[in-house]
Amino acid sequence: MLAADTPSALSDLDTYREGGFFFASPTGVLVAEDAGTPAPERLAPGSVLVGALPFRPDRPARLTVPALVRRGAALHTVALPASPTPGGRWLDQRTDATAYTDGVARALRHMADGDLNKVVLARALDLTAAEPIDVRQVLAALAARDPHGYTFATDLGGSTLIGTSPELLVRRTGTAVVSNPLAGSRPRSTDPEQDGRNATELLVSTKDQREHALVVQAIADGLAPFCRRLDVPSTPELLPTRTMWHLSTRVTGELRSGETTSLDLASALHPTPAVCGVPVEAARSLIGEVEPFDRGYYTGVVGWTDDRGDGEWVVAIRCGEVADRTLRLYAGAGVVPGSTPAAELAETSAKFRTFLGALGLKESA
Ligand SMILES: C=C(O[C@H]1C=CC=C(C(=O)O)[C@@H]1O)C(=O)O
Repeated sequence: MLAADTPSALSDLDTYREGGFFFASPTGVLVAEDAGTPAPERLAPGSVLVGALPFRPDRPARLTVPALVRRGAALHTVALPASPTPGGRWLDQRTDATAYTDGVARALRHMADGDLNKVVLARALDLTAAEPIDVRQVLAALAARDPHGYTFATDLGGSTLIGTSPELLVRRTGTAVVSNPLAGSRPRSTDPEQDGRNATELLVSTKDQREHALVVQAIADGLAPFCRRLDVPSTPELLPTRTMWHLSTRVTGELRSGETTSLDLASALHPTPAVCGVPVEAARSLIGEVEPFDRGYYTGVVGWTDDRGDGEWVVAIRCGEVADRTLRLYAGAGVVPGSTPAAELAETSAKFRTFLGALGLKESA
């Protein structure tokens, strides 16, 4: 059931409890205090389905219908505390950079053989804290650093997926549909001139344009059967986050049928080549062979759908999984012909900074 709108985002953040669900988007905040009951076939009037889909289709979805859902104002429209940094000491940081560059080199050989056009390869970074990690504090820090992003926390049963994604997989409002695929990246720089050069370099890079175009094509192909009108801009724009520049294309459409829910659309689009690759099966199998960890819900989908079918689902990136004193962060980069292992490694290090910065950790990964 839905509760009345709450007046401030601070109180929305305050109502989140570990084990529940939090989702902030540029259009509003949705908080569920308990994990709820498993998702039924059809939602009762006034109820909302929340949760996450995994990266791999053979893993279980974690979707529930909470007893009570609160909705509040978008974080960028209200006063938030200035970037609070979660307390606590971090004891350990581990990642395997060589395994990653070896994996990229292997992907490039597959591309040279003509088996693959694109694959997104990821790294995990394991952090251990001296005390149990305060998920609410981490969530508040992520939200305060990027009030325009999609900040989320969702229960995985014994752990929490938490992050701040820049990438909207799909939003449905009535028959209006929006998807905002991102692919192609450069780091932000604190030096304004360097920052501008990074942005320009990204915009004119043919390698990044190709990497981006594959995602836009997959989104257009995935939405087309559901839409009577689809508008796909022919050239990408730059989208800045606090830590990264991305190539971005905002795809809009109008559904043929009001029966198609936002979760139907998210399921049809997932996994896009922003997280998996082209062809999908070849990319997914290379990811399974090369990455020395299970992605779980990283590069899955997180969001909500209401009883009318409206909702928002984002690509689960710039995120990590918290369990007690451990936090596993993930970052991936799209590999296409023209990629180099060193540049993709550097890109994943830059992406880790989104989360590390919120924790007050400056170390490069
Ligand atoms: C897979 C990730 O980012 C994706 C989304 C935007 C840009 C990407 C890129 O340029 O490679 C990735 O496809 C990640 O952040 O872990």
